[in-house]
Amino acid sequence: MELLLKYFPDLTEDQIEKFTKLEALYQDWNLKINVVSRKDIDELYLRHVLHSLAIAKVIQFKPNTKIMDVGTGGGFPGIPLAILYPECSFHLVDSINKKLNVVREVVEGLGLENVKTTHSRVEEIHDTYDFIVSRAVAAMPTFVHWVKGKVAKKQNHELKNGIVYLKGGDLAEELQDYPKATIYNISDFYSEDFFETKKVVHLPLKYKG
Ligand SMILES: C[S@@+](CC[C@H](N)C(=O)[O-])C[C@H]1O[C@@H](n2cnc3c(N)ncnc32)[C@H](O)[C@@H]1O
Repeated sequence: MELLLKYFPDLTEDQIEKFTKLEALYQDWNLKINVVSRKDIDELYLRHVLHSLAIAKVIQFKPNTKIMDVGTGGGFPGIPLAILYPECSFHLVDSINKKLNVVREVVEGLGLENVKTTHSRVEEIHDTYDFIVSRAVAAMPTFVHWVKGKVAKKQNHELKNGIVYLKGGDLAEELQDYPKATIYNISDFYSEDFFETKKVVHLPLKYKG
């Protein structure tokens, strides 16, 4: 929790309680259904929670923002963001139901009312969102193809509606066809070694484009 408060000092009591509860919930569910690797669960706050929240260092979602987390797996980045932004709605989608079962248990255990889960490939989702977040799911060209037409037209943020993706390493080649992409180094926000090569990529997407 200290780690989170170091970078998010304004958390409310309710948010602190939820973030604290997360560890026990994941530990418990991970024993039954292995969704997070052993090493990662020991460093849940660093590798999953803080990493997910790097998106919040790039964009502060306004109330009522509609966000989809594609390929959420065990709930990242969707769950930590849903705790941080209780007034926004989050749709967590994954093609593997087993993982979503853990997410559902965590959502219930925390009493998170702003999270909806759907077992589906994202290609089959037909709705629009202000932002589509993700981590470790597909290379950008595939991902863009999947989410085309799922971005809402009305802009409410300084950062244009579109994709906000957590990525690692050298992205020059992967992003060469996306001149509008902006890369943010997470190491500019967090000092831990784990984040040295990690980035947040923002790619604006046109409505129905
Ligand atoms: C490596 S895991 C990442 C999970 C999570 N985002 C994280 O960072 O911990 C990739 C996830 O994407 C999901 N996935 C892959 N292709 C998908 C698709 N087309 N639609 C929905 N989910 C997909 C997989 O089922 C898997 O849970």
